[in-house]
Amino acid sequence: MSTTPVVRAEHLRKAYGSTLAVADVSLTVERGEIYGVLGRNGAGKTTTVEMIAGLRRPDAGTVSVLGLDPTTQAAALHEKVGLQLQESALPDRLRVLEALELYASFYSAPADPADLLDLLGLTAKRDAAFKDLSGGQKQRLSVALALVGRPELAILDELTTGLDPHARRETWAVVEAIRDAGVTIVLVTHLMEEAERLCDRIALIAAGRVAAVGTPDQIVELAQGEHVLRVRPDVPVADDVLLGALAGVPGVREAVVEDRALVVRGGGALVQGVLVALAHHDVTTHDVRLERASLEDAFVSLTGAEGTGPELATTAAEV
Ligand SMILES: Nc1ncnc2c1ncn2[C@@H]1O[C@H](COP(=O)(O)OP(=O)(O)OP(=O)(O)O)[C@@H](O)[C@H]1O
Repeated sequence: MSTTPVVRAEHLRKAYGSTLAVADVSLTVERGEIYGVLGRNGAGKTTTVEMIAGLRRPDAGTVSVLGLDPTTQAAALHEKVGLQLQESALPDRLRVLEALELYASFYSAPADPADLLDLLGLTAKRDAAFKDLSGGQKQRLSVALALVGRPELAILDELTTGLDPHARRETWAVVEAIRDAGVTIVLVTHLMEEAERLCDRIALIAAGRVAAVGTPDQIVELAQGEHVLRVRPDVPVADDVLLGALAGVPGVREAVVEDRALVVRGGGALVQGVLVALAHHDVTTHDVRLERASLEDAFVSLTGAEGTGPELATTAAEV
């Protein structure tokens, strides 16, 4: 990875009248990564990327994109940054290839439209009118249009909103193909599954601020900082014996007995420590499960619960 970041945003702030859309956002996007901007609706994601793209002027803070200032060097930036914004619409009758050729004419050294159609799986639709495309095909065309200027950075906003699961997966594969072609990607999403699947790193945005930055795994760790270990003894053991066995075991933060199983929360070498301690107390077990918090849990924990509370999806791993 290059040492010069593709995007460096520091303390961005933007208000619309009395609405503070972005209170304080700093982020750094490195070359070649898929960087997720994840948050609930209204968290300030779109406003943040619009400031990065030079579409909105920050009230405070600084942005540098590929070494350029988006507010004063917009034309130069336009040559290097591809934008796919929410709800992009084209004239109904414009055909797929025509749209690409039209957009290509705006650039001095555009990508070959035929190559882009191929990359995005739209070759068979090259003569189809925009209005006759499916939702997924429209989205893929909007991505193709964002790429036609051979950008170094592509900003993709809510790319898969409204798509069915199949079309969504196809679009994810396209995003990975674009990254593999050497384009750095900023991906705005409110879908945790999408962020987890695609992003190298994520900035979790809540109420106009960055709640956490890291790989999907790091964010989960940060929020949870722990695993949940569930051990069911082979024969019933008194609760106080089970809990007493854990005294002094490093990494244990909390332990309870639920339905005759010992449930331990903690970090570090939790599994080994607990199993060794139980063995010392003659407690044997063949039923051990280690559960990792999901990104969804992390999201709720870092941004605050909303509505009916989290669905505690956990991925269980046999150990
Ligand atoms: N042009 C605007 N004028 C006034 N308020 C706005 C404008 N654009 C956004 N807002 C408000 O600013 C806040 C942040 O909006 P923004 O679109 O940046 O969030 P977001 O995280 O991208 O959400 P969404 O996914 O719903 O677009 C919201 O409260 C929104 O209603």
